[in-house]
Amino acid sequence: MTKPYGSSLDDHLDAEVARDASLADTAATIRALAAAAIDVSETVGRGSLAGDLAAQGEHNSDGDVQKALDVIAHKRFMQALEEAPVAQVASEEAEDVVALKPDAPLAVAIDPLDGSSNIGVGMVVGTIFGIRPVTRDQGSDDPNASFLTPGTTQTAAGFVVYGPATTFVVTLGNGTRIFTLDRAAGVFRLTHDAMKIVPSANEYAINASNVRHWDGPVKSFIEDCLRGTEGPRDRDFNMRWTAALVADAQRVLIRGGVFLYPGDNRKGYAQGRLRLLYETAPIAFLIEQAGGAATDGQNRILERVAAKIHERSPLVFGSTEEVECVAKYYDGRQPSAGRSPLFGQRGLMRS
Ligand SMILES: O=P(O)(O)OC[C@H]1O[C@](O)(COP(=O)(O)O)[C@@H](O)[C@@H]1O
Ligand SMILES: [Mg+2]
Ligand SMILES: [Mg+2]
Repeated sequence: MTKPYGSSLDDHLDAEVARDASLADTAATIRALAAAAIDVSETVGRGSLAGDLAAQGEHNSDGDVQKALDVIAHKRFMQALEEAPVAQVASEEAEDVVALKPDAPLAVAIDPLDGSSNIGVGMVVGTIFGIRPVTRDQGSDDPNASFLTPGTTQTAAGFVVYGPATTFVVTLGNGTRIFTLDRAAGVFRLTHDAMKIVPSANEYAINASNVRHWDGPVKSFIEDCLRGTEGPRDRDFNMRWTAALVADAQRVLIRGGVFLYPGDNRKGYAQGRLRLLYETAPIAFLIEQAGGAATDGQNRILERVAAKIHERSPLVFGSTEEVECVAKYYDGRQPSAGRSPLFGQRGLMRS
């Protein structure tokens, strides 16, 4: 249900804390992140007037070249988290976990700037975060321990889209909501309440330039979508790929469909490109809270446990029936993909 010009993000966080007092620290952390997001939004909105935001610097934890805006966003969000009840941060832009307040209760995983390849061409970018309790195992001195837990331990997750509008999408485990920045007031206002992803939709998102690197199930699933009414899916599909996970996730939340970033045969891509802690687990929490599903192709993302903080994971999410359909291609229950002789012999992508 859409409620234009609704209550503010602050009002919503107050209501969540009234519902469950144990969320007070989580809510305080979200307030700090939202304030930083407004600042980053202003920088993004100035585009080239803010300088060369795509200027290349060092390599980050994953081997990607950091751009100026990656570093600006990382610094601004770290500054915000220093003021919040946060003990540890795992950021895409920091090799190791950053220790903040030693006795604070929360650990935050963050992708300060998602969609980095869009910086410099004026396209949409964002921020993704997941909040968990700190793990203080007696006898364990592993600084990563708080992050090496299933995504089900997240107390909240969210993302920001810096697009034509700046939106703050958040869940504290009680539904997923979109707040849109009222720039004049400097306030995020509720625009999409308690979202419900439609169970089925005729739209998919995948970087199709990787087709030759995909494994059989992904190739077959996409090929059958491409066959449209002439294939076993028996309906036509549309395709979208924004190169920013946040923008694709917002579209799926609003009008459904399915997003795939599978593992593939490229060197280093066996687990795809997206990182479990600060990309796939937060998105999975938001999608499930909106009635959708999120898997690595077959298994629920929220049950995956990272072995290291920058671990990657394949990601399939969106409308439940579409995500389930992808799983069928993995376990051999797909809708007769090879049924038609024409299909088998002249498959668009079969080798
Ligand atoms: O360039 P590719 O392979 O299409 O990957 C695009 C994906 O990579 C990402 O940009 C990864 O995020 P970062 O920009 O934070 O590294 C996603 O937002 C997006 O879905
Ligand atoms: Mg990212
Ligand atoms: Mg990033």
